[in-house]
Amino acid sequence: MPATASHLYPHASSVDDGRLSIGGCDAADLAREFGTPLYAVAEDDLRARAREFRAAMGEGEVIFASKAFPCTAVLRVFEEEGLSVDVASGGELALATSAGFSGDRIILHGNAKSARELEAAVDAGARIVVDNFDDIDKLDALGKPANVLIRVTPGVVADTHAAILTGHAGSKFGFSLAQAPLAIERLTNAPWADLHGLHMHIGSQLFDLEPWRLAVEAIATLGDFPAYDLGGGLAVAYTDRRPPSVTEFVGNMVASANELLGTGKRLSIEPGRALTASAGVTLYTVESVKDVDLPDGNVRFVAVDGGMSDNLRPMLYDAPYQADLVDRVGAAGTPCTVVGKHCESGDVLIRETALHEPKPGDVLVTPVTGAYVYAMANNYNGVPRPPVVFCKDGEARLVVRRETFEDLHGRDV
Ligand SMILES: Cc1ncc(COP(=O)(O)O)c(C=O)c1O
Ligand SMILES: N[C@@H](CCCC[NH3+])C(=O)O
Repeated sequence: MPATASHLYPHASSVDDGRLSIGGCDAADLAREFGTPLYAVAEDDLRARAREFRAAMGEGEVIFASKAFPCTAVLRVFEEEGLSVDVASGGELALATSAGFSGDRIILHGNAKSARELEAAVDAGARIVVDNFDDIDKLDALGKPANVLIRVTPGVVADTHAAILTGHAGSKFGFSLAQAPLAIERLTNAPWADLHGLHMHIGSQLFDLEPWRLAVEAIATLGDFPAYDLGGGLAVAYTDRRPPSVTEFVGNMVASANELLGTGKRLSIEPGRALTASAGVTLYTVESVKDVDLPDGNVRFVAVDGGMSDNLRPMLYDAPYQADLVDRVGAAGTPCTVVGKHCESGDVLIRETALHEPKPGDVLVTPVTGAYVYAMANNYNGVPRPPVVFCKDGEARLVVRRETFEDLHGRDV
């Protein structure tokens, strides 16, 4: 069986005589120095992706959806690269502010914003994406000048996992096309509101722009606005299925927006996954290898020192991952099931991947874990969350430390 395809690894990575390096840092050395599980990020890939998006958007704004990788070091890189940031809670707002984003480059989302979150965002000078009539009531009560956009649910179904669809009729996000005119009227007449335009986001991990185009057609019926935030969603490759390039995808978005909404608009997009996913890998140590004989064949469980506490995506979305052993990349392997250490049979990171004679002590890598992985990590079974290490030009820099056992009970009173 072939080993993991090289297109899944960061651009700033290499394999020399079967040994993997990330950002010039030998992966086995990273595991030794920082321990495992470990999130290793090729900083150059983050910057390169940010530049690709900015070039493709031209005059338009690129807003990083911080939920994809909400840590200070990642936010600082994107702040330096001239991106704006989308935050979905008071916590993400605080993180963005402390990472150095000025208010005019912050956009607050959310279908259940509290009055406090709204006030903090307004005070910071952030734009507010108004999601529902309760948002309007809360901002009315606050009465402070606010820049707002209206989130519209265009009623289209994108081709992605149901859990990450957001623009269909029946979505919990935004105003329906029927409700939007009343929201527009209320915000146009509210003395505190400066209504810039409309926002839409139809879902995540999108390969195809056709449903998105239908969504733009739908919001175009709501009137003519100076600004449109067209959402994120560009897919990344987790398998052999490859998405369009940033240049192609964003180029098509801009062309469609110009055609359907008119030229001269202030356009924004909100990528998360496509900015960070392929920059990151996770390193694990293999702890046990178990062969189980079943009537329809043998299953080899390769159990690692992490699992659903550091990557929930396989459990939530059946997300497919692949793996390699960091010192035998490219070596022909046999089918293995990679499982975690948690007390759940569903703690399966990879149903089937080919590994070359895995044994305890080996360091195993799963690529494409730079988006929605660190973000959704948890402490199930008392497992401390892994550190994040930036790798660049052969230098490894710890940017988030590993949690300690003390951290696990640090909030207990
Ligand atoms: C409002 C909003 N904007 C942007 C994004 C980023 O999406 P993606 O990471 O797929 O680019 C999301 C997540 O789906 C979102 O909910
Ligand atoms: N957490 C999801 C993406 C959510 C998108 C946010 N609206 C994933 O890992 O695919």
